[in-house]
Amino acid sequence: MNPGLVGWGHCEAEREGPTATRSSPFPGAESSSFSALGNLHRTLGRPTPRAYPEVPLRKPRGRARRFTMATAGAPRRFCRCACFCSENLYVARYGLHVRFRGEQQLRRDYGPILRSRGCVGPEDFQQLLEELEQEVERRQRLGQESAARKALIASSYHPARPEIYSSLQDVALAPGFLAAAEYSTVPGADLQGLLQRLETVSEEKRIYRLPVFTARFCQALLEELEHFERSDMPKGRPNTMNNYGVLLHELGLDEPLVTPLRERFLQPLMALLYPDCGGGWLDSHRAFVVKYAPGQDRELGCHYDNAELTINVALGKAFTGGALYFGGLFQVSMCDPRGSASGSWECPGLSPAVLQAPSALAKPLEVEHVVGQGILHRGGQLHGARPLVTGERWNLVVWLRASAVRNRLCPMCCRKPDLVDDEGFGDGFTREEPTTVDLCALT
Ligand SMILES: O=C(O)CCC(=O)C(=O)O
Ligand SMILES: [Fe+2]
Repeated sequence: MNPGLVGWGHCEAEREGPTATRSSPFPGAESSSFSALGNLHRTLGRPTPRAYPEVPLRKPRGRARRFTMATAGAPRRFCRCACFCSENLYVARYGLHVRFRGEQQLRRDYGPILRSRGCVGPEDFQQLLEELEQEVERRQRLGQESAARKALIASSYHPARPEIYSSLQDVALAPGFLAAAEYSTVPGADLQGLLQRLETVSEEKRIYRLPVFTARFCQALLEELEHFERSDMPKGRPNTMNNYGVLLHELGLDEPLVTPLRERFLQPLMALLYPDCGGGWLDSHRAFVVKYAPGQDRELGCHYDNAELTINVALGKAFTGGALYFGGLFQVSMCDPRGSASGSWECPGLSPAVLQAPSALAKPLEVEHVVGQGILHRGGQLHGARPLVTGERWNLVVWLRASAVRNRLCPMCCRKPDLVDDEGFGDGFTREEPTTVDLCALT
C-alpha cells in the first residue's frame, strides 16, 4: 500500500511533553517549558471559529516572525475523512488497491479483475474478505493505538539527546533558512525576493530547496532517532510502505520541534511560495522520519502526499542513491471514479486512463538529497524515491496541511470529506465552515 495516498488513521494523544524542563546544550538555547506550544493543540473543546479571507488566500502580513496564528486561542478539534477506512485498501497478493464497503460491492466492483489475478475459488474470495475486514479494523484502531504508544513513550522512554525535546532554537537552524524565513515576514516581502534566497529546483513544478538544519542538529536528531529505534518502546510506522521510520508526534517531538518549525518558519515561506495551496493557512501537520537501509526499506513508490505542501529534509547518514523523483501534479480529474481500482500502480487514486498515459510521470525530475537541506513541494506533486544503493538514508518529512483547503475536498477520495473526529491533528480536517479559496492541486 502506498504511504502517501492513504489517509492513515493516525492521531496523536493530548499530553504535556515529558521533557518540559530539559535544558539544551545547543549554544544559545535555553531550557523551556512546553506550555506555550504544548497546550495549543489539545484536542478538547470545539473548533475555534475562524474568519477566512476571500479568494485568493494570501500570506498574513505585518506579523512578527514568531506569530502563531492558527494555533493561538482555544484548542481545535481535527478530523479525518471516513474514506480512510474504506478506500485504498491494498491487497498485496493481487497487486490491487480497492474500495471496500462489503462483500457485494467487492464482488461487483472487482470480481473480474480479481479473477484475472488469481482470486478464483470461493476460499480465495473468503480469505480476501477476511483480510480486508481485518485491515479496516486495524485502521479503525490506529488512532487509539497511536495515543497509547505516545503515552507510554512519554512516561517510560529515556532519550539519548534530551536537548532535542527542548523548544526549537534558532541555533539548530541553518543560517540560510533563518534568512529566508526572516525575509518572508518582512512587510513588502514578495516571491521574487524570496526566490533569491533559495534554490529553484524546478520553476515549472514549483519545487524549491534550501538549507534547513545545521549539521550538528541533524546529527543530534539522528542519534536520538537511532536510540529510539534500539529501545524497546512500541513504534508506530509512518505508513504501510515505510516500515522503519518514526512518527514524531508519538515520540513527543511535535510540540517542541515540528509545530514551531511550521508556525514560525515554514508558514511565512510557504505563504509566499504557495499562496494558492493554503501556504499561508497551514494549521496542522503530520511529521515522520523515513529510514532506508540495506535489508530494510530501500525505495518508495510513486505517490502523492496527503498534504497541501511538503518539506522533506535529508538528515543523513552517508548514502548513495535514494534520489527523489517528481512527475506531474495530481489532479482530481485523475481520480478513479470507481474508487481506486488502479491495478498494481502505486498511486491508488489514479484512474486507469492516467496510468496508461502517465504523462504525469513522463521524464520525471530527479532530485538528489543534500544532508541538512530540505526540498519543498506541493503535496499533490507525484513523487517517489529511487532505490538506495549504499549506506543509510534518514529523511524528515513534514506533511503540511491547511484545513481551509482540505475541508473542501479530501485529496485521498477526491470528495467532500466525510468528517470523523480524530485525536491530535487527525488528518488535518476541521468542521469549520468552508471558505472560498483558490486550490492549486485539487480542482
Ligand atoms: O523517501 C523520501 O524521502 C520521500 C518520502 C515521501 O515522499 C513520503 O513519505 O511522503
Ligand atoms: Fe511523499
